[in-house]
Amino acid sequence: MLLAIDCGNTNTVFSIWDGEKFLATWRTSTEHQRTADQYYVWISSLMSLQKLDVRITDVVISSTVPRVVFNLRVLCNRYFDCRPLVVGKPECRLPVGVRVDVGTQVGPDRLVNTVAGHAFYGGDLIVVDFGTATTFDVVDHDGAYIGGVIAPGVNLSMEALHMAAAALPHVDISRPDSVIGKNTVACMQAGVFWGYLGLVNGICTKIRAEHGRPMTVIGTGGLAPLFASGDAIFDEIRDDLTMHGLRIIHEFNRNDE
Ligand SMILES: Nc1ncnc2c1ncn2[C@@H]1O[C@H](COP(=O)(O)OP(=O)(O)OP(=O)(O)O)[C@@H](O)[C@H]1O
Ligand SMILES: CC(C)(CO)[C@@H](O)C(=O)NCCC(=O)O
Ligand SMILES: [K+]
Repeated sequence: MLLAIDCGNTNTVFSIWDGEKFLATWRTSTEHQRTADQYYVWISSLMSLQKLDVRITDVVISSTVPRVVFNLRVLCNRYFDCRPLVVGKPECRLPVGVRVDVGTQVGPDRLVNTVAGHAFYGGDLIVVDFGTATTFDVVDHDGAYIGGVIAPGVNLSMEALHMAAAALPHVDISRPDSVIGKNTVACMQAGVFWGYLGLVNGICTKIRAEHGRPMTVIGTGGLAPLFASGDAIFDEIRDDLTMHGLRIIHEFNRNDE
């Protein structure tokens, strides 16, 4: 059984793949101090709560936080008796090309999204991932990652307003009906929601023009559905894109051995 781990700057998601489907998915905050033993207590109790009596034999990891990989490796060695495949490490091969400036360390989450995007939707894609940052990954006709855009994440932008301005409260993002806010919270929500929708649409339009071929836009990450309700900016929404990318990369490396 394969355990796929996606470590973002805010949250870490664990998912178990049985060869055909994901049996369970669990989320925890990303903390580099967490030890292998702590991870194991957490995951093994969730497995028994869901009566998942399976043996993990393989692990694949994508981490945008390099420091957490150490303890995850210990988790794999100590409790699952395996060496994890870590995306971005030289020993982990990718089924797609990467055409960027020499020396660029592309975020592994973006490579994983590219692989899954290509597997599900072919080529000439824009994958928009709403995580800590909002990333746009441009996938060429042959599936290669050829660059993209990194913008501040939605929750980060909201939090920055609150942190920097004494009179602005902590507000959760939501879709306001009007753009003219009649109170502080409504004004902030309008700024972030409609501002962000403009950002996503504007960037996709510019990418399309620069790429010069028709492109499919795929939305993923926790907030993708919220923005999809604004205007039809996405052709597809897939919240499990990263997890599928991880298991596809794992399959590719296993077949390649
Ligand atoms: N309406 C909403 N308002 C605020 N947050 C939301 C809403 N809907 C979903 N989310 C958030 O989206 C997040 C899930 O997004 P995702 O896993 O893509 O990114 P993340 O965990 O925030 O970032 P990263 O992957 O970079 O760690 C959850 O933390 C959830 O709190
Ligand atoms: C942009 C983030 C933070 C998004 O998770 C991650 O992909 C990352 O740390 N990337 C490294 C820089 C790059 O992708 O070019
Ligand atoms: K993510």
